[in-house]
Amino acid sequence: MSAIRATHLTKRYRRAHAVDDVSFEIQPGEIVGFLGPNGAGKTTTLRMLAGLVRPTAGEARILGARVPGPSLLSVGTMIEEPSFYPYLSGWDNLRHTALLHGALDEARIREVLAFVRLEDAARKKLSAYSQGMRQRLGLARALLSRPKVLLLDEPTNGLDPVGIAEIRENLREVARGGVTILISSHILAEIEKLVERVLVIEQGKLLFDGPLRSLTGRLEAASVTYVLAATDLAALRQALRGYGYTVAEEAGGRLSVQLPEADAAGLLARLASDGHSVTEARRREASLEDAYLRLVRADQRPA
Ligand SMILES: Nc1ncnc2c1ncn2[C@@H]1O[C@H](COP(=O)(O)OP(=O)(O)OP(=O)(O)O)[C@@H](O)[C@H]1O
Repeated sequence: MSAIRATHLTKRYRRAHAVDDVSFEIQPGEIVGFLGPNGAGKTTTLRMLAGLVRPTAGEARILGARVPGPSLLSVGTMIEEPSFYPYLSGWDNLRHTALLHGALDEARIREVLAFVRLEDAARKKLSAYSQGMRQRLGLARALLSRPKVLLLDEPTNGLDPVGIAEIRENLREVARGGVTILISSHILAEIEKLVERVLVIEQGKLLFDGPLRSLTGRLEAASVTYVLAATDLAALRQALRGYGYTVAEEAGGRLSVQLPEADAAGLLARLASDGHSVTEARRREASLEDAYLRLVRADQRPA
């Protein structure tokens, strides 16, 4: 039985498709990244999985049961900015959530607050919390009822690198406990270090579902970046442009070009035969940012 299953999930607002025939399946214990630019349909998909929005067509299932339904009791969510009562403390906000769920367990509140390192701020009013503290409290709230499935919409939005690393560490730990996590982001570097599988959505359509490595690999195979330096940089720049490459300036007096992997040896040979003394030629790994943007763009091109 899959932990999360979307089957032909579709949401139309008036005539626009926010989510268009999206199907995927996530197994228990997986952490999956949900990538896409702003407006791609991530939030709407997560809302449908969490039973907050009714699909126009298709269905969502959590732990085998159709959404909405009792399996939602096993779901923790953090969808968009978590909202809290500003005049209550972190502790009282969580206490309120627990009371609403009819399961007040103060030991558990203490446990989740400690887990996101908010014990010391537990008695402070929310209005005094930083954005990072709010995000961490949002995660604590999502974990309160010991969910088996976590649906997280951009949980690191607006955090500094330290805050991002902290949330990432928290999520790794949650996943080690066997919780299934679907986490959306448009900030790719964050997902890159957390997940092994990604779903890429653009304009409501699922463009990619597979291992992160294959997403980056697929694009690397088509085109890689070479960073070059030469004793005469101006001449190198002119030559590369003359060969038809788009040249980008790099730090430290270097230039970079993108080209198919198979052409790299030929380029270096041509530069040498044209009398350029290349002092450095380095292949740069495609970052997830490059990979995913190129994938999206390639798929947008008319056939
Ligand atoms: N309630 C709504 N009414 C009308 N259109 C909506 C509604 N909610 C979302 N949309 C539209 O659906 C599309 C997908 O939005 P969605 O919020 O799911 O994208 P997203 O990938 O989560 O983007 P972001 O990262 O900006 O939140 C957008 O074009 C959006 O304007």
